[in-house]
Amino acid sequence: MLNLPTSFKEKFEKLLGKDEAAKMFAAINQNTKKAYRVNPLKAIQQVSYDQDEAVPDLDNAYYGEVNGQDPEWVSGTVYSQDPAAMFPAKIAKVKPGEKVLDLCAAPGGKSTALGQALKGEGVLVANEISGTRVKALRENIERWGISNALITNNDSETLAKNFPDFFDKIVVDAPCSGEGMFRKNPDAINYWSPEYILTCQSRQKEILQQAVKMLKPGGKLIYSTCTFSPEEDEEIVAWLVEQEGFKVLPIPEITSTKISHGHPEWTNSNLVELKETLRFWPQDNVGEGQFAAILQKSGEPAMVNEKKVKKNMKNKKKQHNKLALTVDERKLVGEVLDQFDLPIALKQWSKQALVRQDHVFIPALTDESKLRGLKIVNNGLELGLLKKKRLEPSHQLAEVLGQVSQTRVVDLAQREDYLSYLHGETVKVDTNLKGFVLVSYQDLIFSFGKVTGQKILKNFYPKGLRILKKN
Ligand SMILES: C[S@@+](CC[C@H](N)C(=O)[O-])C[C@H]1O[C@@H](n2cnc3c(N)ncnc32)[C@H](O)[C@@H]1O
Repeated sequence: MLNLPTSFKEKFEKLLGKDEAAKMFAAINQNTKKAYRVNPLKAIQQVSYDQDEAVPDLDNAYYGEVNGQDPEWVSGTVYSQDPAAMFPAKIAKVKPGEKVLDLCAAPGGKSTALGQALKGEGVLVANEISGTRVKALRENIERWGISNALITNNDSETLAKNFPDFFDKIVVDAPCSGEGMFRKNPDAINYWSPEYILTCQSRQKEILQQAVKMLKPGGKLIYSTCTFSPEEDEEIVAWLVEQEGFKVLPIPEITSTKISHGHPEWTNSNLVELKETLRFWPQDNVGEGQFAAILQKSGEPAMVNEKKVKKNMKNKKKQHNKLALTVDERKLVGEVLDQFDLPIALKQWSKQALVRQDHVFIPALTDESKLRGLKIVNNGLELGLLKKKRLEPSHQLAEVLGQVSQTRVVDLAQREDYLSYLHGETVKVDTNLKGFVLVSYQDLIFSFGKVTGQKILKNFYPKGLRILKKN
């Protein structure tokens, strides 16, 4: 039995009434409902898990548990995520070609979904303020095979300086008091206090003020939290409407899931449109607690300024010329890429690839004015590192090549070999292939490797991802 704070219980008994609050507290004491998404970007989407219970209203999402050592996870074929937390990215309705910002992005549950919806067109800027958490964000975006994300490690104020009126859509999945996570992470109970809720509220406003600057007029803001407190949910939406001139839009296309809505009467504003916002309570039995709202920034999208577009093109070209590959470098990259079937993201590589400090990459964003002063963790698709007379392909490239079926693959036959490879060891293989190959287990591509003349598969699984212990 979780020891919920007395003032938390009293608050929700007052807001919901004693009967509904009792249901909420009982649900918080039940087991969490785990779920996972299957990656539509990957050529092979087979998983060994049951798919008996789909998460209603979502594509490719199922209830069930995933282990971090399973080939499904390691190859980016599945992402384990709280089912309720899958909805904010769904309601964002991202379309290919859009410019999307995920401002509080780690570990990447929403970013992977937003990025996949872009289908390689447009750009996803995935930002995370924490230097440790941004690493997990990068790993997850790479595993998912997303090629057009700019991953940054900045505070929102710094980011806002570079992107005025830039994004079509911004997701702010805000740091919050995490009441919806009590049953998943009981530690959140220790942080909880009425004062902490107000601290979170002011941080949310600070972040949103910067998000507002980066959104185009007419652009859409998706605000979400995993907490129940009206101070961090309805009150924030009311503040966006009253102080920032936003309009609340109805939540689209949720027909089969039991959803609850926001409560205008829990705020001072009493704005009736707060009923359009989305709430999942633990007693709704979807997943953990979640709040989400879609809002539209006032104003019409600005007319395209032809002069500015031309100037940008010129700058891009200049930048491109400075970092363009030499003929020899292009040859080295071609020697690796020509051996594989290329997904759309790579078809134009010879025109798009740039090189900086021996790193060859296809940028998600080239405009220097957007990148200046930012901590860039990854810009687009890293193809590899130039070393003397060869290109050493990157791990991200392996994950992106997994978008189409490949023939230059060594499929590890035994689980023991698979675990040894994840552990960083070499493995003896039975193949006629030589040189760089993709490595798979149960047909799911998860790494590069290099086969020697003695049929030894040299290990190219990145050090930072290796497992410490085989079990
Ligand atoms: C709820 S989590 C995001 C979860 C993520 N969207 C997902 O779906 O996997 C909130 C994130 O905001 C980050 N954060 C905290 N303070 C922030 C700030 N001032 N600006 C931007 N992000 C912040 C936290 O480090 C945390 O990673």
